[in-house]
Amino acid sequence: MTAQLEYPEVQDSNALLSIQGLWKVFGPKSQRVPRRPDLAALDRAALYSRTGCTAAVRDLSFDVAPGEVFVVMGLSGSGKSTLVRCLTRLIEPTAGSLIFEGEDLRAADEKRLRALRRSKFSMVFQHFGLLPHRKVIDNVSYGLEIRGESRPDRRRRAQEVIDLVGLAGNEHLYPEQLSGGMQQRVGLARALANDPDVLLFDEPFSALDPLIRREMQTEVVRLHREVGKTMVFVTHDLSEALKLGDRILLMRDGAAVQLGTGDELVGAPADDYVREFVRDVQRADVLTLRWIARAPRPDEPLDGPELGPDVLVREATRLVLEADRPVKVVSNGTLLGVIDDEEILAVVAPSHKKHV
Ligand SMILES: Nc1ncnc2c1ncn2[C@@H]1O[C@H](COP(=O)(O)OP(=O)(O)OP(=O)(O)O)[C@@H](O)[C@H]1O
Repeated sequence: MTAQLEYPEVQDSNALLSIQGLWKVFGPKSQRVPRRPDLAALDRAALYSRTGCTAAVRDLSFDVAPGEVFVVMGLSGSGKSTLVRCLTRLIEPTAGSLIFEGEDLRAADEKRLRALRRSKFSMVFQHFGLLPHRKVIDNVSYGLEIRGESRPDRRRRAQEVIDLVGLAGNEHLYPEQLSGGMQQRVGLARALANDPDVLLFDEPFSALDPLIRREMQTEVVRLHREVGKTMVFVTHDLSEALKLGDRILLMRDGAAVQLGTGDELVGAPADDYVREFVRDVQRADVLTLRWIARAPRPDEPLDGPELGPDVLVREATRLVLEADRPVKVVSNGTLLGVIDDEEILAVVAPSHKKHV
């Protein structure tokens, strides 16, 4: 048997979507930028002044697992929209590979790409993109019409997804008769109607009021639970990213700064940029006990209550503060560590820490 070498860069073969070394460079002779290490190494301003080019996506590699909600987050101009459009080649990547369900998307011709975009991917946009002269039900079934499905089939499917997104009773209204939140529900229903493998969201809730926005986020969490679709979700809003994302890719100037779960970004920021980004997060709502458990001291009693490592600090606070012994963090019968008032207060009330 050949020895198996472990390459940390080797990506998961079960990935639904696998991206390797992806670049999108805008500007003259853009192709040379990824190829030439001297140019590829330049920062944004230097690259622009030397070549007139902007690298909107810079050497990104990541996998998206089936059923995952993969969030792409970053400030305005960090390359999120360009990245999500490169995934289906709505924007043509400059370099790198895109493998979807084992198929090399960069080798696909225009016809195949159109078929894939129609059947495998659906996109939800910030400005809804609804057809103003079509009723809700006809907007939702539009993609099915293009696919050539029969009228009764289209109606049946459209009604199913209209019910699913909470739009029942509004089928015969026109988009302008709906609030922004309701219009985006139509956008969601339209995306779901095609029964795609991947839903791509480009800042879908940015134009909505904060309350409606939160409601729509909850709606996406519910839909994901019910339909289990893979989602790639672009946002510049950290709380949205933390609420929705199984994993979050934080981008800056086209490059990846950190890829991880929300609690990894908050608990172990890769650098000062990430630390600053997550600074105002309510840590107790994001961090789990595994992040704050410590080794027991030699004389400490180990007969306190037990909690699992994935319990949120917020949920554990009362129990820990009320217990007269350290709470044990236990996974599958193994003691991972203990937590006392001090660890809890360091997260929920950092300014009180010194008084404990
Ligand atoms: N067609 C284009 N030609 C030249 N530069 C472009 C083009 N499209 C995008 N860019 C540049 O690429 C960078 C990334 O843009 P992109 O729109 O992907 O960022 P973003 O993170 O989605 O920002 P926003 O949240 O504001 O939409 C920006 O500097 C932008 O100016």
